[in-house]
Formats: sequence, C-alpha cells, structure tokens
Amino acid sequence: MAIEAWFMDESKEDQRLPHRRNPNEPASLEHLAELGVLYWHLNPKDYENDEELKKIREARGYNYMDLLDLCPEKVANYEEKLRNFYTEHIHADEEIRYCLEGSGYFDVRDKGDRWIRIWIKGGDLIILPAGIYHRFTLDTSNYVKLMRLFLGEPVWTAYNRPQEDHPARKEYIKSLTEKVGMPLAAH
Ligand SMILES: CSCCC(=O)C(=O)O
Ligand SMILES: [Fe+2]
Repeated sequence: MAIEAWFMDESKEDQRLPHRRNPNEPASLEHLAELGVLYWHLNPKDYENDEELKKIREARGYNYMDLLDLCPEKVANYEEKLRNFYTEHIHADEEIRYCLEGSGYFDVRDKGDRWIRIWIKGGDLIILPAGIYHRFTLDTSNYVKLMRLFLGEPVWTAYNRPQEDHPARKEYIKSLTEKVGMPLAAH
C-alpha cells in the first residue's frame, strides 16, 4: 500500500478538504524522494514490538520517541497548535512522523514552489528533510495519532517562511541542486 500525494489547487476553502486539482495531478513517491521526502509503510498495530520500526530507528539513530494524540481533550492550546502547524515553516532537523491512527495532510513545497499534499494514514511513516518548507493539517476525519521520532534531544522549533538565510534552508537548497545537477554536469 503506497501513500497518495497530489499537487494542490489554488482554492482558499477549508484546509481540511483534499484540495485536489481538476483533473487530479498526482505526485509520485519518486518525485517526493527527489525533494528528500522519505516514506515507509509499516504495521501500526503493536508498534511497540515492531521489528521493522526498530530497524529504521536504529539505522537512522532515532533514539527519542513520543506520541501526539491530536484531539482537543488531550492537547493544550489545540486550536493555536493547529494554526501553527499549518503556518509554512522549516526546521533545523528532520521532521519524522509515524501515523498510528487517523489521518492528515503534510504539505511540502516542490522545487517550483508548488504545494504537494501528502495524505498520511495509519502505518505511514514519513521523513521531511531539514530545511524543506512544509505545513500540516488534519483532514475531515479530524483526528490523528502520531509518533514523533528524533535523533538526540528533540527540538521542535519552527521557523516560519521566509527563511532563505537559515543554514538548514541553504543546506537543503544545496542538496537539491546537487541531486539534479550531478548527472547533467557529467555530460
Ligand atoms: C502534527 S505534526 C506536524 C506538524 C509540524 O510540521 C511540526 O510539528 O513541526
Ligand atoms: Fe514542522
């Protein structure tokens, strides 16, 4: 089972709606990988004993873990948090999220600054690279339970756009040009 992603329309309607273009314009996993976005599908049941998750955590050094149950009863300043999540930003580190239950949308900017909407559901683990512009919203199901992973002491600081001089942003832009630039330069 693969994740679904698509280019967003321009409408300013409710952020929780799918915002597909008409006709739908899918974005492939390969396209996401070119942006440095990584994806795995795991079995979210019994995640505490999942060997696959364990392997990914070990390989990438994700020693920190916590759970975010995104509902008004369990999250302080719920509305404010949701607003901040949907404000376009970057981080100095990777953002690693594993969806255990429910669903939601991660939006990431592509190289041409277009929004790609990634629909995550139970079992989807995604990694956004440091420095990529992104945001998050619940979908119309209004509920998600996420595992947050991190390498070392967690830092969740969001730097809202524009951040063109932020070292993580510069590093990210450099990594993009290296990825597409290398094969061309060889000709
Ligand atoms: C609800 S997790 C995703 C939101 C986000 O981008 C963040 O926490 O930085
Ligand atoms: Fe973020």
